[in-house]
Amino acid sequence: MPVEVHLVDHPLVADSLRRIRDKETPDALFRLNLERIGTLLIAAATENLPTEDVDVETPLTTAPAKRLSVQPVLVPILRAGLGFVHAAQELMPVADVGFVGVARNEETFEPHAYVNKLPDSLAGRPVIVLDPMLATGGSLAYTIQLLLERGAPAPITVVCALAAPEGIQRLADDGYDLEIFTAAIDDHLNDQAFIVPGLGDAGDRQFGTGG
Ligand SMILES: O=P(O)(O)OC[C@H]1O[C@H](OP(=O)(O)OP(=O)(O)O)[C@H](O)[C@@H]1O
Ligand SMILES: O=c1cc[nH]c(=O)[nH]1
Ligand SMILES: [Mg+2]
Repeated sequence: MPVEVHLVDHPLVADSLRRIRDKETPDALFRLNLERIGTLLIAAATENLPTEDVDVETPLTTAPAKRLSVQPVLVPILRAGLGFVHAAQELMPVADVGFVGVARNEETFEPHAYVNKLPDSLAGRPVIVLDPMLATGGSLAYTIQLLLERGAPAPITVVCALAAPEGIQRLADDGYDLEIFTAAIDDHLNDQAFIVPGLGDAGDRQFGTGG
């Protein structure tokens, strides 16, 4: 059961990544550039969604066309994952959105769950998890477990802006079947389990420190 990591190497992703890493970037610009990264990563992550052939009437004639033959489920991990929701809904207006709220304990780094609002069954639905930061992998592993309990088909797609090698390794060791799309694999986690070089706290930089 592999974890496959797709590093999305695109000049516009790289340019926005510079913006969100920069500690001088104000919150509004941070949100804008995070969303831009989301759009480009989600486009890459949905390249293989299934379609069916249909005909469409143009003003001139009938043309062969395609339509999405599945209804994806988007799962942002609160809070930081909210930063990718608008981008994902713009690209997939038919998608449903389920919510998982997880906050890391600042001392143990273990995930503390406070929201679980998912469709009862995810069987047959492509599931795309949205969370800008994959650090220890604890929050994602907790979320994946909830999704598997509801029958999410493998592989589950994950979209993040930054991933730490430690988190990727942990998810692989846990045996999950994941396709992770990320703008960067950073160097390491520091002793506070923050990604280095990273961008700081993605939730705080979008929403302030009230979370
Ligand atoms: O891989 P992990 O070690 O679990 O860390 C990653 C998690 O940490 C951040 O959330 P945080 O707990 O800061 O909550 P927030 O989004 O509300 O700020 C981030 O958005 C991830 O969900
Ligand atoms: O570097 C990190 C690690 C976890 N969560 C964040 O927001 N940033
Ligand atoms: Mg946070």
